[in-house]
Amino acid sequence: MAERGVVTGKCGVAGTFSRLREQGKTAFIPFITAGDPDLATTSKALKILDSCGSDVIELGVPYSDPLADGPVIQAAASRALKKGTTFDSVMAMLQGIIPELSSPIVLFTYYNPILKRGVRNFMAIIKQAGVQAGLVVPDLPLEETTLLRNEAIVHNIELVLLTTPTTPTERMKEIAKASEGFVYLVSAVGVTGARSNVNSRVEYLLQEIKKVTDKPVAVGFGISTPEHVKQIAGWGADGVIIGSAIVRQLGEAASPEEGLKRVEEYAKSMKAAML
Ligand SMILES: O=P(O)(O)OC[C@@H](O)[C@@H](O)c1c[nH]c2ccccc12
Repeated sequence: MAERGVVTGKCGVAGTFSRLREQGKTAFIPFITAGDPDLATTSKALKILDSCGSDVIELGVPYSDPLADGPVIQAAASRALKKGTTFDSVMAMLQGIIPELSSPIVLFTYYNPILKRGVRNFMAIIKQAGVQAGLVVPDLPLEETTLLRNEAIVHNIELVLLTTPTTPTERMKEIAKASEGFVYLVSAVGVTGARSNVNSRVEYLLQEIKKVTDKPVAVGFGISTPEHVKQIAGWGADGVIIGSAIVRQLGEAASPEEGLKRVEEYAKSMKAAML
């Protein structure tokens, strides 16, 4: 496996986490689905999330078979696909907005769009679009990540890997070792979607991961209230990831403008809980 050089420049994910660690801060990491309700609104939502103090922003490429996603993000993906959102149109939108953002983008895509383009070509495309930072491929098992990881390193893209509450310790260690940028600790068994309580095992899982790596660990799945955020930050997480609860603000709104307003209000309330 190729060794990872230090990610230089202001916009790397690892660089963002080390800056926050020096400040004793926890990263606020929202997720939205590109193209829901449309790409122009996504572009504005990215700007709003950035100005509300997001430290890293996860952007999902809509896919027809999002097996790891719950109903909220599945519905967002199908709305985006119905609107004609494609991987290429997401890249074109990103190329336009990334120069205006201070927080790095972590692109979420299932493996199929990568397979279709070929790993090397895919990495060159996202690099060209200005995705200077991270990539998450939720349906890619650790055993298949070597080629992707090596190509990502060549293009200075940080391939973030996920560990779950049921991942055996040995495998969690391998995932933590191979993950770039940060380790994504999935807090709950099952698919994405807001839960009423945070899995109390997260405190123990965070300790276990931090025994085997000093890489930042961000927690996601089910987080939707300021209390959840405070609890997870209090357990020592380096980042808190919120997806469905933000995607819903756009999805349930009567208009894109109202959705953007709801995103702004919600993001500000969650960011305030982290300060
Ligand atoms: O939606 P939630 O429960 O807040 O979880 C974050 C999640 O949406 C985001 O990180 C994500 C979106 N799609 C995924 C697929 C797999 C793992 C994680 C994700």
